[in-house]
Amino acid sequence: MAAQVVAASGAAAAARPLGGGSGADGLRQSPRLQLGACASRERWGGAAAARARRGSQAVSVISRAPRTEAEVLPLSPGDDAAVKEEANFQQLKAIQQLATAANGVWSKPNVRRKTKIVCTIGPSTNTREMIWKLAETGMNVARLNMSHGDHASHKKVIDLVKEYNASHADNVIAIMLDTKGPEVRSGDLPQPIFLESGQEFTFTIKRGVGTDTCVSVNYDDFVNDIEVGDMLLVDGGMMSFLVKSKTEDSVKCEVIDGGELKSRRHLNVRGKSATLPSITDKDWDDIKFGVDNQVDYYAVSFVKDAQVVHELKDYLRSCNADIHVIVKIESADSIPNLHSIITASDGAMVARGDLGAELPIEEVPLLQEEIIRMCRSMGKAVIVATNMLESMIVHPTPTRAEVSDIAIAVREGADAVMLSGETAHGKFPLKAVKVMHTVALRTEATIPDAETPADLGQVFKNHMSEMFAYHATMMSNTLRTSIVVFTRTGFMAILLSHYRPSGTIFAFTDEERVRQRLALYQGVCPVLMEFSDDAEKTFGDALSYLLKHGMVKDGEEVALVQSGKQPIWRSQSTHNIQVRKARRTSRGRTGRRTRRSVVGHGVAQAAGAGLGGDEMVRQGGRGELEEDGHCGEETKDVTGDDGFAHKNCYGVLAGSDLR
Ligand SMILES: Nc1ncnc2c1ncn2[C@@H]1O[C@H](COP(=O)(O)OP(=O)(O)OP(=O)(O)O)[C@@H](O)[C@H]1O
Ligand SMILES: CC(=O)C(=O)O
Repeated sequence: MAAQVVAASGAAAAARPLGGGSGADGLRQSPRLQLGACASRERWGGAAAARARRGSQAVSVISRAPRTEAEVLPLSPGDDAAVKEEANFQQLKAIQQLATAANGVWSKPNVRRKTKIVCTIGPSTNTREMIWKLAETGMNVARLNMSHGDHASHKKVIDLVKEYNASHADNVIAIMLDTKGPEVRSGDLPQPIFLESGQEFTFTIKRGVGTDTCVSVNYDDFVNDIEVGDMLLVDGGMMSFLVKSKTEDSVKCEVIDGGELKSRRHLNVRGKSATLPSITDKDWDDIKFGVDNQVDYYAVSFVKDAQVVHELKDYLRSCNADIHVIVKIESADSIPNLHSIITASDGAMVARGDLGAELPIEEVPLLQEEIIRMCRSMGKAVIVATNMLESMIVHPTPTRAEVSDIAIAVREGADAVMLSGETAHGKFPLKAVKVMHTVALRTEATIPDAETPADLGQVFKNHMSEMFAYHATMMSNTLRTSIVVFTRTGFMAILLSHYRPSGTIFAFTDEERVRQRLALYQGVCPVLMEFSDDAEKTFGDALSYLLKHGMVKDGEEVALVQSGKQPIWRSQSTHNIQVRKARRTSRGRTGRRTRRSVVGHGVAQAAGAGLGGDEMVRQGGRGELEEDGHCGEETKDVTGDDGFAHKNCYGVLAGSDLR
């Protein structure tokens, strides 16, 4: 099968055929791929290593997940799950109170996990029963590792996840396809061999060798890229080999750390990236599979520069595929290009396994912090991956260090934390998700609300939607409310997530694709809902939904945001923030409630009623807001300049588009 890839520039702009080799052979550098624009042509050489070292010195550090009934408190009386959840909550609360004298730790508006959980699906979890259980335990994103399995087995998982999503209005799982990338692996062995420290061992590019003293490598340039004195690592450092000499087709090594060598093991050279293109023939084939099956994300392995991201995005545009691109930072060569790579992408994964093999291991936590910081400052999603609960592959309980590792990623502000072998082939996949959920939830409860949300830099100053996301965050943090947002593209919900408000972001969308995608973002609870032409009806329906599902309590206030790139009901491009009280009424609809209202053009204005004007100005403030002095506590219908009646609104900030 052939398809066209539109390359970004230069010679590589020629159409690129897809398909072809898969499996280990997909790694062979075909002449076609060597011409591609996607590959940094750096060798596993000194220059790359030096750049990586420089990059890592410049680096400083930082990081966050799921859903469901399990996170929503309290639920409606009579609901068993709610009763259990309430009991759990009370227990946790009691533990917490015993453990610390600090006040207010549990005083968040919603005891709902914000940091999302990515689960790799493999032999332990690829059944309908296990996908359902993982979803109910806390999985938010299902990861398909294209290094393993075939298209038929991955399609089965995709179909199961979509079936789950279709049958669960109150929970959603995103699908992430992780490319194999230019992995360098040793070849097949008839049986595992045991290598002693100090003995000699040879790697060869000759095919089909697998003896006690020599094994094949699936990468033709292996010998060219490697130098005498290099340290070769197997499985990220489980075994290591010092390169002593090389011939035209073989590399002779001394075993430094011995052990059992099995078939098809991962090989890295410390400090160097392979000269292979980031997207191999097999990857293009898998990417097309992702387009055909409408996955939500690609996690692209071994990205070294931004060019490959542009090339993939051009291809996705050419086939009208709305799939977001997460770059995996795991290659030594990627470090000097971090800024441009992340700028080109929709998010990044700190792929600590290969990162800690290509670079000195002590750089990993520093890079984790730096990558999270960079993604946060640029408004991109960020995932921390690998070894998070490694011991739970075989044990039912984690090490304390693993628990701390999750807590650190959550505190650093990651959107998501990831499980690999723990859920793919581990003995305790559900326990691992539970531990991750509990640790994330507990850690989040101790993170103080930011007095001021992080500034997204220049962007903030230029765009109305950024300004409204900022002020909605300020307002919801101050009033301790959740945020309700309506979005057709996901843009406004993602923007709000980047400001990390302390309350949950309930993101209502009428697009299932958007609902699925938003499952990755920190603090976002996506909900699929038809939008009515009548904005007020839609707002009422949204609040009714939240009340019905126990996501807000009767009488609770929420901050409702109307902004974003494309107006839904915003006449004259007016943006606004309203504070509303969700009320159950005998008609089952949300009722009328006290209101404060203000609308305006050009600059945001605020009505201070009920909050006290000064406070409202301070919340929304930054000196541009004007108090209009409305102080009524009683319900009044007010028509704003966006043309609809703010019947249920209690406070409104509004502004028209400055763009
Ligand atoms: N779809 C799958 N089919 C079969 N096995 C899988 C699948 N996905 C993952 N696994 C198994 O789970 C293990 C851990 O998954 P992970 O995604 O961490 O793989 P990995 O990082 O490529 O690890 P490795 O380098 O050992 O292959 C894999 O090594 C593999 O044994
Ligand atoms: C996730 C992954 O690919 C790594 O940690 O290397």
